[in-house]
Amino acid sequence: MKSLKDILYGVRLSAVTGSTAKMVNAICFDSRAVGMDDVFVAIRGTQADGHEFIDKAISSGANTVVCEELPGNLVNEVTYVQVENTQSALAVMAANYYGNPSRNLKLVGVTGTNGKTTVSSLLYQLFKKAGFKVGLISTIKIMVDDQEHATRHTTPDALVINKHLAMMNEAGVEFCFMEVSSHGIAQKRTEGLYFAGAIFTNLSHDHLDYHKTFAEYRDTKKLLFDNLPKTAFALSNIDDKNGFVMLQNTRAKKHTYALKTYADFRAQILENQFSGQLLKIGENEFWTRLIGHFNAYNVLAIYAAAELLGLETLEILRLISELETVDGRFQYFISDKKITAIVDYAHTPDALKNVLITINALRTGNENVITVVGCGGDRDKSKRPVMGHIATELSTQVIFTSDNPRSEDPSKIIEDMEAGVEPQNTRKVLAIESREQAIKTACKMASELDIILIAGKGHETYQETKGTRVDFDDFKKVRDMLTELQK
Ligand SMILES: CC(=O)N[C@H]1[C@@H](OP(=O)(O)OP(=O)(O)OC[C@H]2O[C@@H](n3ccc(=O)[nH]c3=O)[C@H](O)[C@@H]2O)O[C@H](CO)[C@@H](O)[C@@H]1O[C@H](C)C(=O)N[C@@H](C)C(=O)N[C@H](CCC(=O)O)C(=O)O
Ligand SMILES: Nc1ncnc2c1ncn2[C@@H]1O[C@H](COP(=O)(O)OP(=O)(O)OP(=O)(O)O)[C@@H](O)[C@H]1O
Ligand SMILES: N[C@H](CCC[C@H](N)C(=O)O)C(=O)O
Ligand SMILES: [Mg+2]
Repeated sequence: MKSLKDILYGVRLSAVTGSTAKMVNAICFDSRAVGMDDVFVAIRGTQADGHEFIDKAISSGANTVVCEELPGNLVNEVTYVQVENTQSALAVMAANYYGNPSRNLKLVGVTGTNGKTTVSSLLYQLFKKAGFKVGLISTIKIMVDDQEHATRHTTPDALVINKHLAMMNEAGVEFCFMEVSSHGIAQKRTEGLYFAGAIFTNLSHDHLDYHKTFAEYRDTKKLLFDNLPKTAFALSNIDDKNGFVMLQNTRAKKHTYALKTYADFRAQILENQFSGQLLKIGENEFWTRLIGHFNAYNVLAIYAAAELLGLETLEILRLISELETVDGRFQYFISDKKITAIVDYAHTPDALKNVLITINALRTGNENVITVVGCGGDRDKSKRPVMGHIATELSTQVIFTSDNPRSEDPSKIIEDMEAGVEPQNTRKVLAIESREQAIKTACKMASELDIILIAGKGHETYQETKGTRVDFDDFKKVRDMLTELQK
């Protein structure tokens, strides 16, 4: 049990009815999970309004309610805490509940449309190799040093974040790298956290269903920088046209990185091939296994962050050359018949374009590029025709298929993608709803030296349709099928 008064420390209160001198068990924002003596936080969401479940939460045992609007009937013995924004209150309360664990380690947030998982996972790997105990909060997994925990979000809710940060404190973790998604910022999941630094990768088209306009999406990302403490560093990619925007209103110490323009941290690509690329930072040349122009940005970002966190230049470069690629990010397999299959998490127009440009640049002759791609259901519909357009412009053959259809009809999603295909490219397109069949067809179509790109689901090991998740792993599927076809 914890003291309610302590949990409310630093929460901006509008009014309190009842006593705060009481003990509470847990904090909960879902009435269906409330237990005896819990605090129920009522949140207005996208589907429901938590205020409607206050009675249910009380009947399940809540002794405290945190809300934006007081209910008509107040129950004796229950404490009602009124605040302006319950999501902000939840973030501060969650941090207090777990003893403000972000203050006991160096927490670095990574934001941007693409590259968050890559940059945070590589920083985790690099600091592990440097001998530290390290934490990671990412789309793929949460790591409490060597201990792996599953996650369903890129940036989990404030309770999950702080719970894991507290476990990291317990394990003696010194650095934690976490992805900060725009949904996470908009829903204040990260508000109670104390950041030692933040990194901006880039900004391009995504989530315009949720944020409505690009400006709103950009300004949401910017909030991570606006709220940094003075002691933190703010590291931004200024080759991106919004790179300086992120730094505009931050109190943190500003640093920039770029490949194309003058910046505090600069890199040059000297060579790029399938096995890796040769980069130059300052006077030092080094190899990295991560290929493609976009990965040069990711590598430069981790180099700069590692310097800002106090590691030695030569040690950083040595460790970068040892880094493994991240699961589902340009993960490839070459079959005995010399067909290359690449699985990549490109699920935005910019990512898909970057990956296909990288693949085309690595072609040495007339190899075909066969792309298998879909778009997620219940997500930004406006990116579908754009991705359809990019896939067909930059590939020899394209198979449109299902990603995670969620509640939508997969054939409608494919139609949305087809709407972006130029007339001269329609002959390149096949539509196969079943992802398994789509991958199988690509494998059958490929001949020696051809390249198959399977985009959109990367590391995901499931496919979500109408609320159910069925096991599905792009990399395993394509590897097994290519191996089978060779027999
Ligand atoms: C659109 C969105 O982000 N939704 C998130 C949001 O849910 P919501 O606003 O829809 O909640 P709601 O269903 O309207 O309910 C409102 C409140 O009433 C409560 N409630 C509801 C029903 C009930 O009986 N009792 C009750 O108390 C709910 O617990 C909630 O507190 O808050 C929930 C709790 O934190 C999240 O789990 C949920 O994520 C959904 C599942 C989701 O898919 N989110 C994705 C889009 C997301 O967040 N993605 C980003 C990454 C994106 C990227 O960068 O590419 C991420 O960080 O993962
Ligand atoms: N710096 C970058 N710039 C542009 N594209 C990138 C960059 N890094 C990675 N990508 C592309 O974007 C895809 C997703 O990368 P990653 O998973 O690192 O992004 P993310 O920001 O974590 O995505 P999410 O929002 O889903 O968490 C990669 O598979 C690759 O195709
Ligand atoms: N973080 C992203 C991941 C998209 C991955 C793609 N496979 C999909 O399911 O749409 C989102 O939730 O929008
Ligand atoms: Mg991610």
